[in-house]
Amino acid sequence: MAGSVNCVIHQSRLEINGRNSLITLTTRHLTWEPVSSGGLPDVGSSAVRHRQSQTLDLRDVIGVKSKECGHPGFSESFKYKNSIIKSGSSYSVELHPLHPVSFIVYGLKRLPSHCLGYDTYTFTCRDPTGCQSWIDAIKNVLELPDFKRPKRLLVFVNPFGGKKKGPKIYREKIAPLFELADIHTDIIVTQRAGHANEVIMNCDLHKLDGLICVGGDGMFSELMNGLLTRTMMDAGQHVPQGRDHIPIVPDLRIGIIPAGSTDTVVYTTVGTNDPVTSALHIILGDSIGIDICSIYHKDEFLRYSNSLLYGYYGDVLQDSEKNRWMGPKRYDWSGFKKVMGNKSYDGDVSFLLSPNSDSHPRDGVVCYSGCSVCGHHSPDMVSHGANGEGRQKPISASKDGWYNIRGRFIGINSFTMSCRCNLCPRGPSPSSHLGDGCTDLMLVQSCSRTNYIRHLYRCATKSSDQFDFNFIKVYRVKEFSFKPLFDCDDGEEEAGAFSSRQYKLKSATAHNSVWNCDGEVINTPQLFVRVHCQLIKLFARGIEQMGCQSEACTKCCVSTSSDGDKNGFLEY
Ligand SMILES: Nc1ncnc2c1ncn2[C@@H]1O[C@H](COP(=O)(O)OP(=O)(O)OP(=O)(O)O)[C@@H](O)[C@H]1O
Repeated sequence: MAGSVNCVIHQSRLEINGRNSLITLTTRHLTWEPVSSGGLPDVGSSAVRHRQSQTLDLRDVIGVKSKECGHPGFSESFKYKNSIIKSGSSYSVELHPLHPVSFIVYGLKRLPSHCLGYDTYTFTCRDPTGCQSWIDAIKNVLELPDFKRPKRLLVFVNPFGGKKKGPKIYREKIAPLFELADIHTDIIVTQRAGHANEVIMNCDLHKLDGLICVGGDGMFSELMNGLLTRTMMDAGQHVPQGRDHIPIVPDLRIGIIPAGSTDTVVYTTVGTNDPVTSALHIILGDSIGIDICSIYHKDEFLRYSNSLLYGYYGDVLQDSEKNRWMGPKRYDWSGFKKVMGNKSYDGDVSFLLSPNSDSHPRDGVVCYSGCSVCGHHSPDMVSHGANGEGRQKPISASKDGWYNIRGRFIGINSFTMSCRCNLCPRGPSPSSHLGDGCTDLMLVQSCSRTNYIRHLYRCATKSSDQFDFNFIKVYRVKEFSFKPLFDCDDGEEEAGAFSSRQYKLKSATAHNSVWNCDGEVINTPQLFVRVHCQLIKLFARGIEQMGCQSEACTKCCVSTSSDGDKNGFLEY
């Protein structure tokens, strides 16, 4: 919007709140100020008038519609209707226009805890033609390319995600908002895992402005993988790719309406898992680039992901899959069992540090909307092989800049974002950035059960630094690889002379964990991972920094409007 000229599009006298007002629509704002019945600005100093005038930034306008339903005097007919009202002993006849003369503008409203809602502003015109021309004028401005608002979306609804409320959430809360914003939607209720991916591979993406999933992190991962693969195919690139492939940033943005079990991506990019808030970010055309990792087993490309967890979290996921019937509670139950088991796994971790030596997982810099760290990066900046030792130098690097740690680990966790969720409000890596082209690699070395519980407790409670234990090391890296000590794929026998492959397989299964890749199990422990800067664009703007920095704030983080009803619905 910065470059566009703010010129007047439409101006007339209307009534708002029973007061005559002069309404002005420009390419950026909708403004109204009281005027006298003669059409002149209301008496009083210009300072008073200025105080009484109100301005809506059009970037915060969700939609506009005529006020028809439930308004006395309006009906579907095209002519004026007579209604007979008994007034005392005599009868009087009132004439009501049957075309609407009022229109409602829906403006964004900030609510506590990063939630969004809306206020409504009702304007009354003199005649239906004037009303329609105002509605058309506002809609036309909102369609200008500067606003980057989606007009056509393909929506995938997972009926089995989370508490299975996806279809209901979409039908009751989201569809009416998309309709209000004049967004055309094609809706697919997924029939099976992989269904969304099949559709993305075969449909005409050129007609669309975005893909939406109503579900959890698993659904987002399916859309993201499908979109990236399709984009490569459309560009004529061979799929699957070799280890050095550079994926192409898709034009389409992905939106997530949270209806899953953990909803980590939404929490981390929006700040809440409120479906209406996510829908409003989509409608307003918000956009943010997030880093994505490509994952390989040896030279074979496996998939794209944004979080990758081996050991404890891999075991929890694998165990929880047996108890899907428990819903989101399955993670608590499996988490408890695996903590009690306190297993750890042998292996080699190698990694290439971030080239930005000023940025570190423990530097306390949280990635908020407009983050300056992410602002220095863009999808075009490819910098493999750089070596930014700085403050996070772990041990001496080999000549090619790679570091290596061999040990026994409870967890090897890679977070390309802070991965906030209900259970872990700041996320397991609170200072991880959405778009800096790096992932935070957290190595949890073997420790007592009590110490590991202390670490998990700190993650969950925001009490103190969850990395401040001598068994935890955390690095900001661009690439890393892991090789278990027991690897049944290996030609060379590292763990002893096992001759039978079957015996090796059994032994590897007993000694190795699995990867939890965005909530999906990857059974091959040996992986190579590379981060791609801001590879996927989401309909989000990052978490907005509130004045008081408190998640629980209900004072400064609340909209200044005080007379809205409990739905955040305020009518003037
Ligand atoms: N109709 C379906 N039946 C079975 N599985 C499905 C269906 N539709 C989608 N899926 C799969 O379900 C998986 C999980 O879905 P989703 O992420 O929405 O919920 P969740 O696992 O409960 O939430 P989270 O990932 O946030 O923990 C996805 O990988 C998706 O491929």
